[in-house]
Amino acid sequence: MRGVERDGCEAPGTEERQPQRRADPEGDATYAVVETATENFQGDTNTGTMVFSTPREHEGRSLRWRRWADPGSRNLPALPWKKSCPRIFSSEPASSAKNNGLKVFPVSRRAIPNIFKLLAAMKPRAATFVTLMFTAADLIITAFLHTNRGKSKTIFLDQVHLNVLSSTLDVWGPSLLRGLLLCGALIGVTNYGLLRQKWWTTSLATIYFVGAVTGIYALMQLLLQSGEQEAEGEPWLWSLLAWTCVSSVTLLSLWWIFLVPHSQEKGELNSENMKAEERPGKAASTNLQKGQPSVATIALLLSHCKPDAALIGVAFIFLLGSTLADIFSPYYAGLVMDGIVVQKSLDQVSNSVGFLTLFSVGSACSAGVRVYLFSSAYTRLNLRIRHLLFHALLSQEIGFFDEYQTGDIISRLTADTAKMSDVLAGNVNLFLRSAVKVLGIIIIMFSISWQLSLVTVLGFPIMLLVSKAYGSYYKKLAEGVQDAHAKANNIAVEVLSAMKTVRSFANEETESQLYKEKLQQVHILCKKEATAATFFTWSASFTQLVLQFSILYYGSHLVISGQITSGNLVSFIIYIFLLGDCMQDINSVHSALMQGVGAAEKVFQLLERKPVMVYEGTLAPEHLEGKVEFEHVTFAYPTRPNVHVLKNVSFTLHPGKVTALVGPSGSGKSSCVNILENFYPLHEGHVLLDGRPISTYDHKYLRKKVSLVSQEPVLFARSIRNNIMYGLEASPECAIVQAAEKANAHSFVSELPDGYNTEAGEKGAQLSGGQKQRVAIARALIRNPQILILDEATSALDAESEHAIQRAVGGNLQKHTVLIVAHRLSTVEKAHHIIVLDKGCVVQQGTHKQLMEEGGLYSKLVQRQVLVRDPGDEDSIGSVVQTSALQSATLRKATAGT
Ligand SMILES: Nc1ncnc2c1ncn2[C@@H]1O[C@H](COP(=O)(O)OP(=O)(O)OP(=O)(O)O)[C@@H](O)[C@H]1O
Repeated sequence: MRGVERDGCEAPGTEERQPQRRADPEGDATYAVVETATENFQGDTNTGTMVFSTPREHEGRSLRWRRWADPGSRNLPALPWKKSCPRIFSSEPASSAKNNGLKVFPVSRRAIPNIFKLLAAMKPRAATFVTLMFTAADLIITAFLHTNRGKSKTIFLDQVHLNVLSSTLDVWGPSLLRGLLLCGALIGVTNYGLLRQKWWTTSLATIYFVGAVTGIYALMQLLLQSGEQEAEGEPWLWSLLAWTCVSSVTLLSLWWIFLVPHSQEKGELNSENMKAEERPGKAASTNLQKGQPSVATIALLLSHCKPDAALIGVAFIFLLGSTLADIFSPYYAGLVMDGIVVQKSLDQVSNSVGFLTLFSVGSACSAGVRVYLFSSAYTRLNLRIRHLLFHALLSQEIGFFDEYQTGDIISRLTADTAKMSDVLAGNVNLFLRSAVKVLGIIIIMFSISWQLSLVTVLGFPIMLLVSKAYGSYYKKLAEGVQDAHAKANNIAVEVLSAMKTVRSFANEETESQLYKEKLQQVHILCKKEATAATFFTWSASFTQLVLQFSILYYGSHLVISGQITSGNLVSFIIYIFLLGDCMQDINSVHSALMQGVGAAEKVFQLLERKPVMVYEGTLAPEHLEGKVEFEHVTFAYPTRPNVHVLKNVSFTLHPGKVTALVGPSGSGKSSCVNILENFYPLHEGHVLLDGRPISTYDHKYLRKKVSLVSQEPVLFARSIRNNIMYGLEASPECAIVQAAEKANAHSFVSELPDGYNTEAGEKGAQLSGGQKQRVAIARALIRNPQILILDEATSALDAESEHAIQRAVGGNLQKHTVLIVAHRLSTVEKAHHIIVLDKGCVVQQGTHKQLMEEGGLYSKLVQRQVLVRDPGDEDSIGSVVQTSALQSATLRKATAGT
């Protein structure tokens, strides 16, 4: 199904029936429920189109229109109105909606077979009819089949001589129970409308349980009666068994049909989620949404194993070898037993012992090779996924890094990828082995005794139910634990990377406490996990115990009645224990896999995330003038899509000229730089480089031509040389030195013990603020960029260094475009052109002199900067001592100007 969004308008080309007006159950507004004619619908019958609308004005009142278009069903009942999602549903196909300028987006919905749709549309009256008919048919057919078995003639006699092997009443019981459950479902649907999500899960679990119990009961009867049933009664017995199965399946189907609209609601919810994702600036859709089924995640994971398919294939052959050897061992143990007790033949005993030894040795050898091969395959998988994830992270737009915390990302990259492959390495191996064993064991068990095997199989549905319930609960908890870990990580990363700030505010205790609180949240969730595991172990062990007792009791009966040998029973019992172990392994694998799947889902969400901004430009002209034009640029950061930090900004940067951007803090100067660097997508307007949109230039070409020295330059924990030539494949020593000289860095670097080989430390921590800035400037200058952007790049420099850099910028780079963002007037006043920004708008442009003469914000800024150095304010004096000379010069000029 596809959805389209449009404000306040109806879908064209659709017919309407008479609206049926109702009072809004949740508020004072009235609304209309309109059914849509379906004749106009084109396209797949399992797809439809939704047109959303905001509340509309109609006859002077606020009306909310709601239209449900479901091809094939005209009379769908009105869904409960939700204030939060005013919408119109229409039958307009997605393609025509697109042509009409509507926004189209996919809405996932399970395809519903038409027969089910028809039944779903019939409720509740028809559902009552169907339920009553089904219950009556169930009771009549059960009674008919049972009385025809020839053992009981009347219900009255049945009750008088109640016997579990023959009475009608005990087979009526499950039928009545089925009927009652369906009636309960009807009452729920009629009284409360659509069933809610939590009811759906609980109800389905109950129904599955009842279905399993009635099925088991019928099978038990068959087993108990199979030895004693008269020949002519058997077809009726088998029919009764078949009918019980059919009615159990019908029960499940009917229940599901009653809940079909629930899946439509799910579709609505999905569409809302999608709608939310479509918000401007919101992260692009990911192929994997949260809560995607584990099977899909495992399939995705397996698809990443393809490069190691050969390795895994060989490992699987060894797995089969060791497992088959394991499977046959108990069989030969039984033969040894028969050789001793029944045949009393030493030959049979020695043969069987020989095979037993052969299988055991084969199993041990294959197991060793299998473990090695699987481990190497999963180590390779881990490294591959890590690299892919890192690569995917690097291709994300800058807005992504504004939105997500580094700790979270690191958690995905390290802990989650490790958990994913560790859990898989240990558990997929175990799971495959156990699954193959279970299959083999079941085949052998059926070949030993089908009756005993049926008794064993009876316990499976219950075990599966328990494990399913536990699995989904555990998966939810595992996700929670990982989230809690990531939150704790965030705190640790943030605090440890800002240790100086923490120390200077003496906030160690508080941070430590905060981290402890986050760890406690992890602990609470882990406790819940442990409690769930305890209950699961109890229920699994109890079911197993009951099963083992039943096997022993029934097996002894079969041996005594001569249907199997004592050796068979011994083998069977060993197989039961083996099966129990395998089931336990599978269950432990299941919960561990859920953890791995939880981690994998998070990793894949990042891995599959499509960046909002893709660098697809290809332009790479040999000659670049370097003229930059901002044309009516309006911009908001993706994290705050509704706050426009630049509004209709237009200005030009000319080649060979130095342009300065000034303005109060938060006026949008750095935002202009970010846009010029093509870091964020624009909302409106264009940024042109030599007359062409900047986004059409090749990403690498642009980075060579446009160099940025940012407000807080970040150096990498590498040598100064490597930092200067960062991003360049190779640079001659003289170019490095030349760039360092221009940036006034050469003298201090030469004085360091290791010169250009000196390590800069993490984020340049082993250098002073000014030294860091100079290395960063050298890093920009070495590229000889056509456009140089200095965003407060000299704020930490002394007057002498700044002057040297200005000389380099103003002298050697005369043919280049230079954009300077600065607060310091000494930096700005020499610029050829000054652009003044205020609250995201350009308020003034001109030279220093022109702007001072003009008055306005610029001259106020100049005066304020001079006044802030009030001689009476000692702190201010202290903070500006290094620039006082320049400021007094500015003051003189400013006064002269005004
Ligand atoms: N990554 C971001 N996400 C959301 N909002 C942001 C982001 N960066 C900046 N802003 C907001 O955008 C506005 C303009 O910020 P910008 O950094 O461009 O101002 P500025 O003029 O460079 O300020 P300063 O002189 O203090 O550096 C501010 O209100 C700021 O809060």
